[in-house]
Amino acid sequence: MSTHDKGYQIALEEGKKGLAEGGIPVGACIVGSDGKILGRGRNTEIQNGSRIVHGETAAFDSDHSVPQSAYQGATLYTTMSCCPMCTGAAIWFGVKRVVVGDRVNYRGPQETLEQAGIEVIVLDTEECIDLTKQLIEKSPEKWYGLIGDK
Ligand SMILES: Nc1ccnc(=O)[nH]1
Repeated sequence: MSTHDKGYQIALEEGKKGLAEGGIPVGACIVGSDGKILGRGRNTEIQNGSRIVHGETAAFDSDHSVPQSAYQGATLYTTMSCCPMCTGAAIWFGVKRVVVGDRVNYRGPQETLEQAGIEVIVLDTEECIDLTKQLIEKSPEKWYGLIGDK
């Protein structure tokens, strides 16, 4: 699992789109156990006035032609450590692994994933960490209103 993975690249792309849209810059991508891309998405809390569309939940909900069973054993790539809600989604859909781009700006309940038997790989890459740093510099109120104070 590395920054060369297609899933990582797509998650990062989604995160960058989110930043360009003025949103919380978190992107995600789900890759099936056979390597197929099963979903992708980004946080649109600000763009759509949503409270629950995080990068990860957007990715799970992005392609309704994917049978729910396909998520079993999949890998979830996310540019940011999973929050409690998305930790629940990862457990619910049965992914086997979560690859995290940034655990520096936010750290969710990683142990809950691990206790559920999900492997967590933390990459802490400069580019994912920087996405959130850019948001905090430009619009601190967005970050502290939604995630930064959690
Ligand atoms: N891991 C995440 C934290 C906060 N918001 C998101 O969309 N994703």
